[in-house]
Amino acid sequence: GSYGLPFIDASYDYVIVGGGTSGLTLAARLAANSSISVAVVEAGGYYEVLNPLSVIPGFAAIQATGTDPSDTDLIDWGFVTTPQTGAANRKIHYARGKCLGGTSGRHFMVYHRGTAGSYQKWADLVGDDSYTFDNLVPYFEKSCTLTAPNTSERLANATVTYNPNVFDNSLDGPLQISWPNWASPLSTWIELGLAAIGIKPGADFNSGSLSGSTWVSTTINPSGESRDSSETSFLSQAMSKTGITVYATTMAKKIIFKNTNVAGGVQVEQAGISWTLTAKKEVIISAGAFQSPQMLMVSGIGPSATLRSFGIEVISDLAGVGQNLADHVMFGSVFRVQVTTSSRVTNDVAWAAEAVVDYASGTGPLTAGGFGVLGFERLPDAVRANLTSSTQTALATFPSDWPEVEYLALDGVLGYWKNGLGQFIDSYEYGSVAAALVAPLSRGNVTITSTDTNDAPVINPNWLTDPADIEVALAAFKRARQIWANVNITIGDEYLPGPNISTDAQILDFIRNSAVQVWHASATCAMGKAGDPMAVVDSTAKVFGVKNLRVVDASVFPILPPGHPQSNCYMIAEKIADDILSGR
Ligand SMILES: Cc1cc2nc3c(=O)[nH]c(=O)nc-3n(C[C@H](O)[C@H](O)[C@H](O)COP(=O)(O)OP(=O)(O)OC[C@H]3O[C@@H](n4cnc5c(N)ncnc54)[C@H](O)[C@@H]3O)c2cc1C
Repeated sequence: GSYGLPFIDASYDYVIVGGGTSGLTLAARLAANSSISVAVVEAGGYYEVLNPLSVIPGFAAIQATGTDPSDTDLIDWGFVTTPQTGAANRKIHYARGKCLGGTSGRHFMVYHRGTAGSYQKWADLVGDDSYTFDNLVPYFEKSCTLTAPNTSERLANATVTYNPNVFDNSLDGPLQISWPNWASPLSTWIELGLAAIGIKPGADFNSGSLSGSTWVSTTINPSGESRDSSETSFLSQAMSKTGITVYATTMAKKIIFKNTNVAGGVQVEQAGISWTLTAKKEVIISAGAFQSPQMLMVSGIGPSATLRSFGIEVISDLAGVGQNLADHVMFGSVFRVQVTTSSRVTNDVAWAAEAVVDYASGTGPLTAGGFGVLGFERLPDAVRANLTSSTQTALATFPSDWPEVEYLALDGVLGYWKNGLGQFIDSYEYGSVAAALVAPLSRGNVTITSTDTNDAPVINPNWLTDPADIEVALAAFKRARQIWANVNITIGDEYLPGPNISTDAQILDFIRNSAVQVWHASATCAMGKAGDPMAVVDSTAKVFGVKNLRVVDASVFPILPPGHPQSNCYMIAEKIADDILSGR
């Protein structure tokens, strides 16, 4: 592979906008066919160079992930939401990767898959059985290689359970899946707390079911215990083995159409100078859940009233572009604890020095992202019985294996998460049990303020606006407290929000003021059946109403499967690459 020359018009079979999680996966798969020429346009550069600490799992949380608008850095877009009525009117920084690898260059590396029922729903919504879990497993498998946990480095009571049969290492998938060489002591205790309230250990989250708890698998490269992203996996292989062309630090401005509705290329820009990359076969947009709808809208695809209000010629009137935004939020209960957590890095110089030395040999606390055990549950019957009938009816629309709540055992203070450093308060160790809403009913939207992709899109996630989400959030928060009640390492009273926060009104106020997104924005260019007025792409990711244009990233999920979405971003890229290479 090579780097494209700026300012010089060029022509390729496929031009891909966005070198992120899905974009680089798709690009690498297409470029592996030597008769196909592929260019990728990416606004950012190498995260390892721009922010060297981003490669170390133990520092992931402090990489400009905070809700405070000032908490941004060189590999982040610095997006800020509109005031969120469901979250105390806060305008919240929404971390997104601006780098090769995209958001896989700065996320928390949790890797697992959704439930069989969630993919059945996906298949039903798009009218295509190739989206059932059984039919998707080959695409999940193709993207990754699994390394068994290193039991000699992990605590004896941190036993990992997993199913090797849903991985196929003979395929040599570029993305590395492993367990860190450090098991958070806090997580060993929270695992017991989860079990005490009925969330049983020993689950496996890669086989189509999310129920119980497990030490979750991660996209950490076991050789060196560093972050594995679409850039260190797919792109680095493609650069050494294929003819891929990468235009880094280059903004895509607009899709160019020929013969009215046939995508023929992309106008790109660097340093205010623009040029054209022609696509002989297709243009593919992989700019993520906020910027893929933006790219479509500025190019004439979207709700016609919005487009006309900016004087944009309407090429395909698609009401769904930028709508249907699905996302997860979390909030938590925090205690001081009697075990070593990752906060110790800041308050014990000798320990920190040892952690750094250990990391150089691929061991110790910096190999893990400050968490270990995750749990999922459908709220137990006794809790469901107390929900209003309208909330029960709303939850009944989800498939029966779709959990409502995820619990995350987190080292440190989740608190208000204004910035990651806020978890380091004093010389105590802290632990958080976070609850995340993974069957949310609230939906947000994304739109534009101008015809220029240099202007940030308007991001309105609308978290915690549906009444059902509020009821589930209250129930989930109380469950988080029950988990702590069964953990014997706490010091004193609950640190946050504190025992004086006890009525539903007080708890809800704390949730609205402290909720932080899990950064899972998706479904803003939703896949659907032809004729569905809100569908933007068909089940092969082709944009309705135009030719030679696809969207491939988290924006095309018709629903956001429960849990952490990166596996789906790799899967969809593998699947659509297969469609393209097979002429679909
Ligand atoms: C802090 C954080 C933690 C997370 N933790 C996890 C986790 O532990 N596990 C998990 O599964 N998921 C996690 N996620 C979510 C996950 O990372 C994302 O869902 C996923 O990476 C999205 O992939 P994508 O391909 O849709 O978009 P991205 O990876 O964001 O790719 C979009 C790319 O397009 C580029 N781009 C956009 N517009 C333009 C333009 N106009 N011109 C040129 N380039 C452009 C961007 O720079 C970016 O590189 C986390 C996210 C964040 C922010």
